[in-house]
Amino acid sequence: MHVHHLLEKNSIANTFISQLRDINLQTDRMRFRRNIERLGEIMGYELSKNFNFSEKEVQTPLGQAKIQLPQEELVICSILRAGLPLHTGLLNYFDAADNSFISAYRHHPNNDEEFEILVEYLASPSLEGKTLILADPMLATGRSFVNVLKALEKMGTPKVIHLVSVIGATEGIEYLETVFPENSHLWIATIDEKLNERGYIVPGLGDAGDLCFGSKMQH
Ligand SMILES: O=P(O)(O)OC[C@H]1O[C@H](OP(=O)(O)OP(=O)(O)O)[C@H](O)[C@@H]1O
Ligand SMILES: O=c1cc[nH]c(=O)[nH]1
Ligand SMILES: [Mg+2]
Repeated sequence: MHVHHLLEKNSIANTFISQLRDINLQTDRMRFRRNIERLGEIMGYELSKNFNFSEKEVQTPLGQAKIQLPQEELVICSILRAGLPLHTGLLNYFDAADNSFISAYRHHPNNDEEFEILVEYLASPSLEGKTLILADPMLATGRSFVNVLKALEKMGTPKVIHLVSVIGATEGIEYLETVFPENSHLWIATIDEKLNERGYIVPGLGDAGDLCFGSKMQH
């Protein structure tokens, strides 16, 4: 897996990450969602540099212009809930992409610390030979991405997978490297060192799904 770390180079993306993390700003839900969306746009732009391109001609009012255009058959798959604003950001640039939606959530049957990841909902076109973009803003243990990969197997084998995430923990990234095909790419805005005993990224930003959409009842 090739890891592309966006904040390795300073840019305006730092401002968006800072606002996502800031306890005094992240309560503004619209700004929180929009910052994730903006990072989806930036990472979509960055990952598009890896596409295959072929030359086309465009008729202008004054003549013909040659231009290299992307050849990829794209499917954007986001992991519900928190993947939704990232999905919107990617779709803002890849407007003709096909789309998949899959759910994955942490279920705590016994106590706060132990959890299983439940995948219950999947709506997807065939992924056979496609360029698959898997989007989820938080990469903590990596178990959601891995369970989703398994659930998607029945939809066909993608040509290449681009994982897009905002904050990743080192441990989760190392786990993904053992499971995802070698030619996969991870586009991650920033990387944190630690997970706490509840599997939350530290310093992270808290619960991205709740910050986007409000808290949910355990059931
Ligand atoms: O790498 P992992 O350890 O699997 O953790 C990351 C996952 O946890 C969160 O989802 P959550 O279960 O909170 O669902 P939500 O999006 O509905 O809030 C987050 O949005 C990721 O999907
Ligand atoms: O830190 C974390 C870990 C999982 N899910 C989140 O939203 N945040
Ligand atoms: Mg959550």
